[in-house]
Amino acid sequence: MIELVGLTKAYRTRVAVDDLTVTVEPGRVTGFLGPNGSGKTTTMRCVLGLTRPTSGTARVLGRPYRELARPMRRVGALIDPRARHPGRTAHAHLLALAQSNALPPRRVDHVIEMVGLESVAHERVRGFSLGMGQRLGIAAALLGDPDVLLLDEPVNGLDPEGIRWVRELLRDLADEGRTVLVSSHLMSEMEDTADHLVVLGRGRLLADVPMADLLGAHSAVRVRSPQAPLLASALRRAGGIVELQLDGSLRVEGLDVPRVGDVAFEAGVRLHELTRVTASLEAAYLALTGDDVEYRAVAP
Ligand SMILES: Nc1ncnc2c1ncn2[C@@H]1O[C@H](COP(=O)(O)OP(=O)(O)OP(=O)(O)O)[C@@H](O)[C@H]1O
Repeated sequence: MIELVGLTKAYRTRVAVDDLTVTVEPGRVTGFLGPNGSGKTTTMRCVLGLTRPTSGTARVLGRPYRELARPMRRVGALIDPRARHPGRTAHAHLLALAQSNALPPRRVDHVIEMVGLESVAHERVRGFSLGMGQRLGIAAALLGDPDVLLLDEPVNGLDPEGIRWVRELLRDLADEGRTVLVSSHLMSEMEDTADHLVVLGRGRLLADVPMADLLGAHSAVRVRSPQAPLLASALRRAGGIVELQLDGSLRVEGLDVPRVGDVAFEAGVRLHELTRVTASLEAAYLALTGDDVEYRAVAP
């Protein structure tokens, strides 16, 4: 479990994390989302004792990270995959980590196999591709067989097979009762991976919700009728927010499927389609973070 209470990190010119209170529970994959610069990495760094908060606390497994005995056995992290000696081989890098953390050397071969780097284990990491580097970073995070995992953009640079592997790995780790906090900008990937979401915007908490609730809150009803204008008026009178779509259907928010059917029946309107449309995570995320995006491209 990771517990943040009033966590705040202010730099000279900006507040990176702003009064963040959230608990990341074990046994599920928690997706950590937010626009560029919203404070995700800074939060993870505070949890790992790499950045000192300005105020508030970050505890992992009930203690500040720095007070954990044998921290690599308790907490594994992928924060900056470039943080390693480029002249070392993958195997030597992991062995050095194992030795300095009193972990059994046999874990090195085990995690190399887990992440699929056997064929390059004895090559220098300076020649590694982005994806191979990510795999090595994940191997290092898993080295201590930890209860808690913090992974900052683990699928960055991975090929589709690698992305699927990470998804299955995180699922398995959560099913074993571990705490898994993972950030990503790949919404479709996150939708398939996470059970729960923590969303930041400009350092503040925007949402701490089960995935299903967030998607449910942004779902709508699609209804099609040869008498669309009549139906739209009836639905608006019943309290729905109705939008005419380009394909002639109506998108209705605020009324569920049975209610839309009843309203149509009461208005004597024929229906040709009545469907619940679940929002994609991308749509729900964009609706949630719309006002909190700091860096936005403008059309040329
Ligand atoms: N050492 C630092 N000194 C000054 N400002 C910093 C420092 N580290 C981070 N920041 C600022 O804090 C804010 C939050 O950055 P952070 O890297 O935590 O965001 P993020 O959500 O991880 O972003 P991204 O999705 O782009 O990785 C940014 O505006 C960043 O410029």
